[in-house]
Amino acid sequence: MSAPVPTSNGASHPVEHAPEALDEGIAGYTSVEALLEDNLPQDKLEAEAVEYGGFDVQSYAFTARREQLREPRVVRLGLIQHGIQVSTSKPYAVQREAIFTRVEELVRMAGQAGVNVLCLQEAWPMPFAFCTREREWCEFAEDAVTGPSTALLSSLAVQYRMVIISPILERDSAHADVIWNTAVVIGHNGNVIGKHRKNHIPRIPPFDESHYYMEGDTGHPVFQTVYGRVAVNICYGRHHPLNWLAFGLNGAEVVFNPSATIGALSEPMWGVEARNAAIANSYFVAAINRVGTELYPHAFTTGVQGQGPRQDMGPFYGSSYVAAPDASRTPGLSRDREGLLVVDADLNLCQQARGGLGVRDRWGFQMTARYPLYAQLLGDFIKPGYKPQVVVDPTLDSSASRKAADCEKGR
Ligand SMILES: NC(=O)NCCC(=O)O
Repeated sequence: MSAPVPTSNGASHPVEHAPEALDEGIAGYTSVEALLEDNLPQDKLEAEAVEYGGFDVQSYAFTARREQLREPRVVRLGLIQHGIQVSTSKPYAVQREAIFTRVEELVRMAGQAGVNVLCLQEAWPMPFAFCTREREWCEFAEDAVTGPSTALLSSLAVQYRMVIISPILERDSAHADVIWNTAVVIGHNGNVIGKHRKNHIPRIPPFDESHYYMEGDTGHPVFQTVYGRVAVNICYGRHHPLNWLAFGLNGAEVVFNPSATIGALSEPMWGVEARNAAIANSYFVAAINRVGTELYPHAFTTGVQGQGPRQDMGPFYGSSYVAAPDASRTPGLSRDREGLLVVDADLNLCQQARGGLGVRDRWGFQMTARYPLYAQLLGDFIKPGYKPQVVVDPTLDSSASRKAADCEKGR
């Protein structure tokens, strides 16, 4: 399963793991930032990116401790970030064909690199034009099983024995042609294993996706594939810790987060959320974002305060990366160039971080999780008449204590 990944120097780059020893300082540096500045200059990171046919290929490897009773379970993950290929004013068939051609090139590169499980970005076969609120873009919606993107990727999945996660705009013809934001999971035999529909839909400017589709109705499925158990948390779902938790409770070992997001809104959170989810849930997270600025044919109002009508949302910032359960992560792909990230992940690391029953099982987050406590709280919270558990400082002046008491009574 672990053929060498083609890189400039023929080797994949090992990822630094969290230190195991007691704190021995940080090599004389006063902060992590100072250490990084001196030791990870930008030109070194860029030197690791190899360019093939106008896109970057980067590769890394997460290792786990060698166990006595289990063999390593190394799975090669692939993440693809790309842009639209031609003007959004061109006929839809031309736009889609151009994206298909480019993505096929990238998928073939992943196949040749020996990728086992590959994931594309959110709504990959189309411009992310939901911000326009124009109905015409619905034409890109397609059937999850018989649609053109599944046909293309199924044939590539068989050829490279690859599991491919394909996030698309789905039209459900069996249910009155309703549209969903869906990830189709295609098995290594080219079969559709199943699909997951986006659970949390942004109702925020400038995304406004709720004009097109509702919150998903597929729960938190985990797909048992030949390479391991995978799940998909689509874009805005990454802001919801319980969404991440649910995939973990169902046994996910790798959760993919195909996204379409812009710098002005989310870039400060990008490096934190997927990484935190990987730590808290003891699984790998692969976060993928598209690149480039998409100019739509007609100006639209974004709802962003102070912003007049415009034809774009600002650039999607790429930066796709993988985070591991031991708090390590890969560097990200470029902010503005298309790319393929290839990452070897030993899935034994999930259990090594999880558990809590032996010296190898390091953190025991699941064992110490107190699920009944939270189940009780959530069960109470969703009922009308819920009283927040607030204890008022009796020394507060009367107006403050009246306010707190009102709040407690739900007034
Ligand atoms: N596609 C999507 O859900 N975008 C919302 C913005 C974000 O979550 O960063």
